[in-house]
Amino acid sequence: MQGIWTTERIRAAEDRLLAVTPDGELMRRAAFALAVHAAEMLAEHTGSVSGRRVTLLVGSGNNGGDALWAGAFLRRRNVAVSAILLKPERAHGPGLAALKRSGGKVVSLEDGPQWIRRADLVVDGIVGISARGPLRPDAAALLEHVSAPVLAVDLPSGVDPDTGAVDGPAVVADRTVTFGALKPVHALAPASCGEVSLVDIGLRLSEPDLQRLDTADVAAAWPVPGPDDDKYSQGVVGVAAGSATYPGAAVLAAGAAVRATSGLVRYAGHAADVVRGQWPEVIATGSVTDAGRVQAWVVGPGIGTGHEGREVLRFVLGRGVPVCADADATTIIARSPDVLDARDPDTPLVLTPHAGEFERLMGSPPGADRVAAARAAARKYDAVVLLKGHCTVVAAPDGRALVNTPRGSWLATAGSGDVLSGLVGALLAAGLDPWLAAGAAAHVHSLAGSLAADGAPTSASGILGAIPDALRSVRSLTS
Ligand SMILES: NC(=O)C1=CN([C@@H]2O[C@H](COP(=O)(O)OP(=O)(O)OC[C@H]3O[C@@H](n4cnc5c(N)ncnc54)[C@H](OP(=O)(O)O)[C@@H]3O)[C@@H](O)[C@H]2O)[C@@H](O)CC1
Ligand SMILES: [K+]
Repeated sequence: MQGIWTTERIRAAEDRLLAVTPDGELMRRAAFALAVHAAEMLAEHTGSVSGRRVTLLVGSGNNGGDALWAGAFLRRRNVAVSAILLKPERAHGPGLAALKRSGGKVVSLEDGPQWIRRADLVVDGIVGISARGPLRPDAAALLEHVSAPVLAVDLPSGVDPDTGAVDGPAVVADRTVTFGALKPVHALAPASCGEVSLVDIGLRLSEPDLQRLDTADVAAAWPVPGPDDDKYSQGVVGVAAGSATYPGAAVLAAGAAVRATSGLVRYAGHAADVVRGQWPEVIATGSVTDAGRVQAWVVGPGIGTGHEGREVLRFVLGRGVPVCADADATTIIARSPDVLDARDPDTPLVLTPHAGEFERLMGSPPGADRVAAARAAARKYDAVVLLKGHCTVVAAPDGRALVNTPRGSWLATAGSGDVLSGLVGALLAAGLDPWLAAGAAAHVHSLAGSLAADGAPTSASGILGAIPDALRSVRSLTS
């Protein structure tokens, strides 16, 4: 697991470390790493380092100080460094002095645009973990002139460090070099951060606020049959999805469950014939009441939100096994919360809302702080909540939260959620902790999406088809 800490926790840890570290030492460690990355980017983009031009955007705090010190280090490699000070009177004193001593140039805010346009690399030291609200207008105005690659110091300015939300103009970095620990912005705003490199400056932190699953975590969690396993011991998952008119959701959810593990898949609903035709290995029946025993249910995609859907949901919630309630099931729960009375409170429930379903469940949209929103919903429903979005957030009622950072946006396609719910259900049936099941499913789902897309639009069937490749890739990295 990769730990992610809020800026409040990072600041407290930095204060503890600063108290036992010689003055300026932490900043020099941070700045030296920045300079190494800047040189690497110059070499990558221009073929050389010496003689290239770097322009620093320098705010009034230590983030700007990092940039100024990095500029001084780059001067040693004969880089032409210019610094635009957003607040000259409050620029970091020792950093500014070091840059001037090294032969770096300080340019006025008015002249800034031409220096930005001439740069081979722009270093964003406008603001770091003390950022509040949208970028100030003078900083925002400078960004309009940036066309060179951008290296962000600690985080891309203009993006909220704790939520990843962007409100107005913001830096879009090619690379972000961050210090001590990952902050939420790095997991929640991948498109603004670019490639993220974490530099150890000696920070010591306890339990993270947020986590991200490593491929190794997913590989370790994913059920793999042993010699003594059979189709039952791997978990039997029931899928209550789709309708005679709209069988697609059933085919996708059941298919994903088939591909996720080697356990057995039962299907119950009006699309039984179509599901059987597509997936002969699925045991399909017309109703949940005669589906037979399962270790977990997936319920909701395409079942409708009327009386029948409600009764199906009530039935599966009363079976005493984990349930993944998706799509129409979340809408039913939002409109008729009494269906949850059927649930044994000790059996896990996973809700998988997108933003619209979340609003129905909670009465307001997720808002900028999607982690807090998912946590609140998890507490309210005493359920694991997988909040879909570009970055999927999974929160448990006990407060654990993880983020799945995708590699692209190809997953946003019709039926993609049905595939995800099948994956979650199969992992629940295999007995995984529901929070980990949802997180691991989201990880493999997004990996399958990017493998299927490979740079061009894909479909839910494409994502489904790429699940074996995604699982092979996850497992190969650790075997
Ligand atoms: N501590 C350490 O050990 C280490 C810290 N390190 C580095 O320090 C960074 C944190 O530095 P920091 O706390 O000095 O503040 P920082 O983020 O630079 O903000 C400066 C000022 O910007 C302003 N401002 C606020 N919002 C704004 C906005 N939206 N748009 C524009 N301006 C805005 C606001 O000033 P105001 O104008 O409100 O008076 C604020 O005070 C951290 O990210 C890392 O890079 C590393 O060197 C490692 C060691
Ligand atoms: K920055």
